[in-house]
Amino acid sequence: MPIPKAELHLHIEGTLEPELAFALAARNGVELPYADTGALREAYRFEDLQSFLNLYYELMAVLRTERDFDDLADAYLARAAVQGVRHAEIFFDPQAHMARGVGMGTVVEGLWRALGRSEETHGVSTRLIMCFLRDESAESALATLDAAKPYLDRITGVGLDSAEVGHPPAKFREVYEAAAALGLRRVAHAGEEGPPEYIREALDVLGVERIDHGLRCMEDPGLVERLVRERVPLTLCPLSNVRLRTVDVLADHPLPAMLDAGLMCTVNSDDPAYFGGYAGDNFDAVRESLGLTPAHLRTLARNSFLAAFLSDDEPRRARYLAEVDAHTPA
Ligand code: HPA
Ligand SMILES: [Zn+2]
Repeated sequence: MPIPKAELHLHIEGTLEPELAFALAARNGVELPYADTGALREAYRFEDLQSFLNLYYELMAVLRTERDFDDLADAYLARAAVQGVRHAEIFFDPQAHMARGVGMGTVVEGLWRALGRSEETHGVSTRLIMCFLRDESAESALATLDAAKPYLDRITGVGLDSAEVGHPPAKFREVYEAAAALGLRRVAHAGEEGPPEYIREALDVLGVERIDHGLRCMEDPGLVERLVRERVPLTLCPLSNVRLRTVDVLADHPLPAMLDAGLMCTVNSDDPAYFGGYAGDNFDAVRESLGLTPAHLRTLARNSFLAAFLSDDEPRRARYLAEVDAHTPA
């Protein structure tokens, strides 16, 4: 049995496996510029974040109906469950769909079909986090928040993703203030490719409760000290960092140093269909390549539940933490 864990950094569009992409393309009459799944997998060689994002946005063309989003999320939840995920906080990118004429309602209701039955079918509890694309304008983010208003009972929080460098968190001050006023939780990608300063800004200007990635905090000892002191959770994605060449090889990943520094690290999959593994695969990879001990893995698993947006259901959080404590490594 894999160790129980929460997944806190997962883009649902990044769970689109080539087989499902081709099946949805056929169902919706969408032509993909790849001969077959093998040719598509060949394209999964990335230089950096942008080269990945180009393919990520291109393949979304196959997602058109509520049923497509249901199928996508259901396939992810099934895979996650097998790898020990008990709770998943799932990002989605509405602007990327609305730009293609697919409405907010189609996306949210479609995802909700799968999320709403996930506990029963997969034993996985879920939350939905709506991300703003930081390479789009602040006005577009505000319009997106407005479009989400009929669906706020299904959305727990907001996040910030897409191309980081040149798009500092402060650009989105207004929309984060509006989101906070609506009672939404706040997270943001920062310090994946962008500088440590973006992490400070996400905390100070956007008021985020977790930092997605946050890897580059290690360049700034004062920032590390603050993140430790304030127990700010970092949602790290080790296999993503290797595939997007933020680190050269997994053996060079700073996760052990980050744990030693006392940072509240979690391990997540980001875009598992593209980066070579789901949450459990990321746990396995860091255990093997970084020599993490069972105690380290237990800390990572406990952190994931402590950092989860479960304050509306503390008994559940307590149950999940007890499952971690009761888990015996294989
Ligand atoms: O890893 C990522 N970083 C930023 N934006 C993203 N959107 C999907 N995946 C990512
Ligand atoms: Zn991400």
